[in-house]
Amino acid sequence: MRTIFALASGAGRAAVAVMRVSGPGAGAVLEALVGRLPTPRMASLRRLRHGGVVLDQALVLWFPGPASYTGEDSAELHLHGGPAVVAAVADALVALGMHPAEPGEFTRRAFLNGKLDLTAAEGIADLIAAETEAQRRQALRQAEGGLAARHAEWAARLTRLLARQEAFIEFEEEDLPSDLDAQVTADALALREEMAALLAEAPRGERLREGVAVAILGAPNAGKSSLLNALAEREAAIVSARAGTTRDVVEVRLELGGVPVTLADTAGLRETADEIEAEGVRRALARAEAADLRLLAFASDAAPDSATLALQGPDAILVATKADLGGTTMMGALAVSAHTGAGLPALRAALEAAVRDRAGLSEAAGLTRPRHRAALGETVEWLDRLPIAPMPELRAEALRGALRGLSRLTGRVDVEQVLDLVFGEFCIGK
Ligand SMILES: Nc1nc2c(c(=O)[nH]1)N(C=O)[C@@H](CNc1ccc(C(=O)N[C@@H](CCC(=O)O)C(=O)O)cc1)CN2
Ligand SMILES: Nc1nc2c(ncn2[C@@H]2O[C@H](COP(=O)(O)OP(=O)(O)OP(=O)(O)O)[C@@H](O)[C@H]2O)c(=O)[nH]1
Repeated sequence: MRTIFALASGAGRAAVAVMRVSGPGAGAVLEALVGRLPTPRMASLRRLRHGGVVLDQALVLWFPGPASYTGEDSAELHLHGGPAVVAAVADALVALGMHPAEPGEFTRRAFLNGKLDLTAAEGIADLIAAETEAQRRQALRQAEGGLAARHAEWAARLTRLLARQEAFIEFEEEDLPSDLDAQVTADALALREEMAALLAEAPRGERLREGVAVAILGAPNAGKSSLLNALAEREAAIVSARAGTTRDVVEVRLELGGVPVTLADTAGLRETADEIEAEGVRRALARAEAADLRLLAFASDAAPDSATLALQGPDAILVATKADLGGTTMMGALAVSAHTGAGLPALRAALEAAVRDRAGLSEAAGLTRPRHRAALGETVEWLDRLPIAPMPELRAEALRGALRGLSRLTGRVDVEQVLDLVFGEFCIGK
């Protein structure tokens, strides 16, 4: 096993830079740099020396395995954060036989050493990427094993059910309760319901992780770009009196009620001979299709156009733009003026409520990635076969399939091991 190192803190100048080292050579390399090893897990101030040169005065930490983040012998060097200090220490580490780490390699090693499961590792990646408060909470819950705990409990229950089903097959002639077989199916279906409930919430967790997609749609000159700029509070999109100004999709990132939002301005919807504008309209309609929410803009001084009206639906919020021009406001539309700011707070509040409604803000650990949905979906599909499986052998097969689906989620394929454990407790006539 290689001993790896990487700068754990960001690149560039900083007050302090943290260099992490992990692997079997970590202790020897730390000794080579600082002399005798410091007390485990205690910060010590030491001079780092290499090739007769003092590289820095640093706080160093020694984490003998397995009580470390990776589970391996590890060390941390808290350096002065100048680029030359970091470069000199990196050169010394290479000279001492260390290898620069691949992206995610520390956490990969933690996973391989059983420190965390795949969902917790994903949670750590999400925690590092989290931009909003709600994302931080969701990621931390997952990094701390919220999902892993739920799946471990399900896996344990499935394993017990499988053991009972296998026992029914093995010991059919002996005096087992005659309804054991039916009871297994009933218990498994109860488990299936719990899984289906988590699965139903999955899109909300995924939206919080990725951001809710909102598209602004409307006729040319309806005031879409002005609306985007007003909501973003900056001049992100070009505003002009000429119809057909916006061609490509213009995106801004916002935070509404702790949820990240990607707000997209699109080309005005109309029939056009201009090839570039027509491509813009195609892109606008594709965005409308892909968006979680649609803001449909209708200018107060113009008749509602049919192309925009056609996009109405439960995920649409109607906005009557240019409210300062008077005119009639469409039924159910929020009147807004990007010029005076009138109606903007009400629109922002309506949008925030709709966004929060679509993103997972519950305190319980939920699914956050399509990968989770696929694995748990597979598990549920196996359990769906139970009541229609004609033979006990096929029911056992379905339970094994379900366990495999769950293990795909956590990345731990230890079905056989758990089975042994459970069979060990099972002493039917043996
Ligand atoms: N300086 C520093 N700060 C950091 C980290 C780090 O590696 N170094 N972390 C890195 O991401 C996070 C903290 N996560 C950590 C998780 C586990 C262990 C650890 O040593 N675990 C041992 C001992 C546990 C104990 O004593 O309670 C273990 O699991 O066996 C360390 C940090 C955030 N802050
Ligand atoms: N009076 C008034 N005029 C507005 C308002 N919002 C936008 N306008 C004007 O309407 C015209 C079109 O605005 P844009 O925001 O570029 O409209 P758009 O829908 O993005 O237009 P396209 O890119 O052509 O699809 C500009 O002249 C704006 O100044 C408003 O709230 N009040």
